[in-house]
Amino acid sequence: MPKVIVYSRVPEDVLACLKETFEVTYYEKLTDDNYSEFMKELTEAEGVLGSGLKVDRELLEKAPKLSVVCNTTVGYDNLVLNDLNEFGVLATNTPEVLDDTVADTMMSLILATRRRIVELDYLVKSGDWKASVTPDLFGYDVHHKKLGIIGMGRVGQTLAKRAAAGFDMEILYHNRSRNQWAEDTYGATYCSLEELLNESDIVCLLTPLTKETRDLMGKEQFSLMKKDAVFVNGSRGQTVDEEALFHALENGEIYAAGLDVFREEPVPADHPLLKLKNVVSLPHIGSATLETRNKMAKLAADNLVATLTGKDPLTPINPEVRS
Ligand SMILES: NC(=O)C1=CN([C@@H]2O[C@H](COP(=O)(O)OP(=O)(O)OC[C@H]3O[C@@H](n4cnc5c(N)ncnc54)[C@H](OP(=O)(O)O)[C@@H]3O)[C@@H](O)[C@H]2O)C=CC1
Ligand SMILES: O=CC(=O)O
Repeated sequence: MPKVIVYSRVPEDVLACLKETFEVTYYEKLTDDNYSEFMKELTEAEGVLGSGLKVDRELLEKAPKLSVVCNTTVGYDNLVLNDLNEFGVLATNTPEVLDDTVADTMMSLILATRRRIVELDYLVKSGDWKASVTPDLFGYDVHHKKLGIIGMGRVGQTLAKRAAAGFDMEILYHNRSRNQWAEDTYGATYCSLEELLNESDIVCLLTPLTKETRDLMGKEQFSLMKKDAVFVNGSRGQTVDEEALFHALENGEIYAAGLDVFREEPVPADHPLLKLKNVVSLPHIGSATLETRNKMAKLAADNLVATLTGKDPLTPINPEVRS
């Protein structure tokens, strides 16, 4: 039986399925305590499955039998693809099964920031609700506003659907290439990044983390946004200059921010952004519902089984390594 390592939590039925085909070493998560044992197991493993492990030349040199890396995430910035290609290692990810759940999370951050939901929840619970709220506590509408989506891909489109159909919002988007389908289906308008930042009431960042998108949002970009606009980040923390975001929020250059991702995760409790009332922070839970996380684990497991039993993987990232 081929040896594989599962290094993130997967549901019991998925684990049981994998054990029918493989000799499985299972870690619910990698920690300082089990990392050296994991590295030892890696010398014999033909496949690994999980989320977040950095796979580069250094790791691949220690994994001579490895032929597949199955991410339980759609994002794959943890993989150095050139190195995987050079070592002939296939990678897979989990697209589509999480789109609705992540779009729901983005919508909840949009609503929470525009309508000050978390701040006002705190006001009620702390006993400070003494009279009808005055204009200083009013938020801004979401419906009929302009939503600017940077990264109109699978998740972006799913968010656009909610925004256009449910909230009568006008959709602007920015990609490197046009998304005709989103234009035809949701009436989305393509624009440059600068135009999008200038015009949107809500800016939602949903690109992958790449060399091009690292630090995409900095001082200059925040300065282009409207004073009453909110910024929502569902991509990766490294796409944003957090110091610039902090200053934009503190100086009233933008109204609020909803952040599912941070440069350092878990974000340190003393991070300046967490001190601001106009920041709604989440612990990277875009896809974190039981149903969706189970689907992601199942898809990753199906990819692992297919690849190591000579079939085609369902969702390969670098299929060219097999040809
Ligand atoms: N917070 C969370 O829990 C989650 C986060 N994510 C993040 O969201 C990302 C997107 O996921 P998904 O929608 O499935 O991916 P897709 O590949 O379907 O969409 C990505 C979009 O980003 C655009 N894009 C890529 N590079 C750039 C660039 N330099 N400038 C502008 N646009 C760019 C692409 O268009 P084009 O190629 O034309 O530029 C594409 O439309 C993931 O990679 C991940 O980082 C995803 C799921 C959950
Ligand atoms: O961040 C989550 C992902 O699936 O990518």
